[in-house]
Amino acid sequence: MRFLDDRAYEEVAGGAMRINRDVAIAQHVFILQPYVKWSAKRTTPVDVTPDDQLAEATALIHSLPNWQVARSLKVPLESLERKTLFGSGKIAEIKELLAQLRNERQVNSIFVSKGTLSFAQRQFLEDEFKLPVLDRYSVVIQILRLHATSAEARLQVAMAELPYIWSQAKDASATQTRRQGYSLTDQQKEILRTRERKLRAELDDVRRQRRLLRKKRKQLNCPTAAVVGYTNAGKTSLIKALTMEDAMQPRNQLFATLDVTAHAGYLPCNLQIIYMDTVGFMSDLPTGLFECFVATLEDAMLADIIIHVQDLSHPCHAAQRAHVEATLRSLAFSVSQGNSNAGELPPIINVFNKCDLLKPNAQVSMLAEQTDTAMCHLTSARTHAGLQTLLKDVEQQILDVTGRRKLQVRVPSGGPEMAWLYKNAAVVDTKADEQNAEKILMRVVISQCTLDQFMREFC
Ligand SMILES: Nc1nc2c(ncn2[C@@H]2O[C@H](COP(=O)(O)OP(=O)(O)OP(=O)(O)O)[C@@H](O)[C@H]2O)c(=O)[nH]1
Ligand SMILES: [Mg+2]
Repeated sequence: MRFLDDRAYEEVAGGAMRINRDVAIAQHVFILQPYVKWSAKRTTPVDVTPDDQLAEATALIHSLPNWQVARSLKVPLESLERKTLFGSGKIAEIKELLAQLRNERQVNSIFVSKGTLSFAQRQFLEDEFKLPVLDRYSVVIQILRLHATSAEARLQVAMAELPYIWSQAKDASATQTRRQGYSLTDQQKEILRTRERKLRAELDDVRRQRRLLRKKRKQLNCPTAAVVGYTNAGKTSLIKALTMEDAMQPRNQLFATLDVTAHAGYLPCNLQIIYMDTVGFMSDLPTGLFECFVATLEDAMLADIIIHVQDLSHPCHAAQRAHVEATLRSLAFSVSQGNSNAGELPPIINVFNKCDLLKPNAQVSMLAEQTDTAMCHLTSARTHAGLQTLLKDVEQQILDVTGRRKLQVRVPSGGPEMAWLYKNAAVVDTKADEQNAEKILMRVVISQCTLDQFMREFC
């Protein structure tokens, strides 16, 4: 893994992405939020307003320590593809604002909140504004670099950087590169190729281990629920509330969780369940970025059920939900290719979280809107509202999907049958048998296969 810290690579990457490893340096960012005025050319859903987009851009900047928003501006455009991005009048207006800002306080970079800027767009804007210009890709990469702690997450982030660097270099035409000085030398290209080869080999290794772990989990026969959703919806918080696992750390930052981690909890019937915490989704992420994390979501696709956590207090929660659902469907398809159940998703339980932030009558109308959805729950990971009913639903789904049943069995009190059931099934409760003092009534949750084993052993 030492190859990840490679100075020669950092130079190439820094040139393309305008970022460096030293995120501790304070940044005062001027956010420009371009949006397309006419609906025909819009790529964002109609219920996502430019203000919503700007709020997300601001949240991205605030996810980096020491990064502050010096000023922000929404810029209506006819299209996002123009070579200069903005018209000359707008450029002049922004320059004026920048001059004012420089007088009042610091500003040392510009964040154009668009998936990726072409090489030409970025060069043009940097020449005009005389400041480094970042796009969403480079800001998200910066956050991911900071939040990636496990080996797998670090490898994935490193991998996510490469397509961007290549695309920037490809964008740069021969005349531009001569004039503006950005092109990859053969040596730099070799640095990128070698890094990619090493990353692929390491990631293959990590994924082999992940598959092994998954197999082991399956052998343990413990039911699993994958917790998925948009970034900052409250996935980690919900799992923490359901498992009482103190070590988990929810954070008010985008892309706080970058690893798929497993957390054990208990259902009301005492059956153990594993919750898988996953990487959050975000719309308008350039291709190449999210794909690198898709492999970690494979586990989610193979879980017994999916819990889709949504931030009900977010103005764009409906668009976020549609985005997550569409991505899940396409993921399910790619994961199960070649299988007979191609494209089939595990049952999904919708969780409308952060309901504590809504007024009670707003909650009711929100829920009424969702009547088409069979399984949905209003919850608050903060106040724990709605968690008991959610758990009951999770239990029901798990029992259905995994073919487990609740049964009452009469066994000798203190006998080997009792010990066997405690070891191999989930014991809901026990009570004395009023008709026979030597027997005990046990309510258990058990799969058909375990029940068959029990019968073979004791009947
Ligand atoms: N008011 C309120 N805040 C919540 C609730 N659930 C989570 N939060 C807050 O929302 C923020 C994000 O929570 P996380 O649990 O880290 O969200 P996440 O979905 O895991 O986010 P990523 O890991 O970035 O994908 C934190 O500041 C939480 O304290 C809730 O029910 N009510
Ligand atoms: Mg999280």
